[in-house]
Amino acid sequence: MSLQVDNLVGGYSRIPVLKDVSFDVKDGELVGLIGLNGAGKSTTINHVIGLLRPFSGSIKINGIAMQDDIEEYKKQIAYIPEFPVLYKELTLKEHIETTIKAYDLDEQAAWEDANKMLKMFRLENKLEWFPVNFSKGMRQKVMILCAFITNAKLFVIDEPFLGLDPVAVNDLLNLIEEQKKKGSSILMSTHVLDTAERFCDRFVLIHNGQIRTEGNIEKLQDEFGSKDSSLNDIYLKLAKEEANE
Ligand SMILES: Nc1ncnc2c1ncn2[C@@H]1O[C@H](COP(=O)(O)OP(=O)(O)OP(=O)(O)O)[C@@H](O)[C@H]1O
Repeated sequence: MSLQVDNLVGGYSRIPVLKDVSFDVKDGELVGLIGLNGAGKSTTINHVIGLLRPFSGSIKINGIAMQDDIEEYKKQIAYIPEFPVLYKELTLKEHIETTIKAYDLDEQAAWEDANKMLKMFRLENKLEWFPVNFSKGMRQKVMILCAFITNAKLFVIDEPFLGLDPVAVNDLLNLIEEQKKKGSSILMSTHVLDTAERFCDRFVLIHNGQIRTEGNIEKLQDEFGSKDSSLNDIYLKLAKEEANE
């Protein structure tokens, strides 16, 4: 079991945003974290990556909680934020070197992976460039590359599809697929429901800081729609029901 979240109560101040949130992401699984604006997706992610401390409940990655061993816990995670955060004084090459050091990676193997991705993302001639010279999509690609050279067990990806061109989206989905085959787990939040429906193994639907439901598309269709309902149909139906309550 890769990621196990149990009865998580948490948020930013004393009033909890997340109220008793429990879900898991198994080995080799891509789970979509889906919810309206303000539902609690980023807050959940901030707890999983260790930026926020739970008020109560627990978060474990392969049985290790952050309070057991913070370094070991964090090494198991590669995080790709919605808005890329790069070091403005470091070149692309130095970003890769920093990741290799931080995750204690085998240099040769990591550079082999990096070179493949540099070529795929058409960044191979830009190793000496600084972030200021990159477009938003290029910055996102640097973050994706740095995440996917690690040997993380859990990839946490916050809304990856909005700034990437269709070729890059396809490349990212291929990288995710490769990691799944290696047994890594991926938790991904997104509003792009048609892509999520095609690629996620399972969905966790969050609403007002609580898990509304979880399951694969067949389970959600059984519970909330018909066998032809798309994830988008199901989501809109649930959102309308909540609004009428
Ligand atoms: N830094 C913060 N301090 C206090 N409250 C916050 C902070 N960030 C988010 N919140 C609150 O937490 C709740 C959940 O927000 P969160 O960012 O987790 O939503 P989200 O599902 O990621 O939304 P979106 O789809 O808009 O990104 C909201 O009510 C929001 O106002």
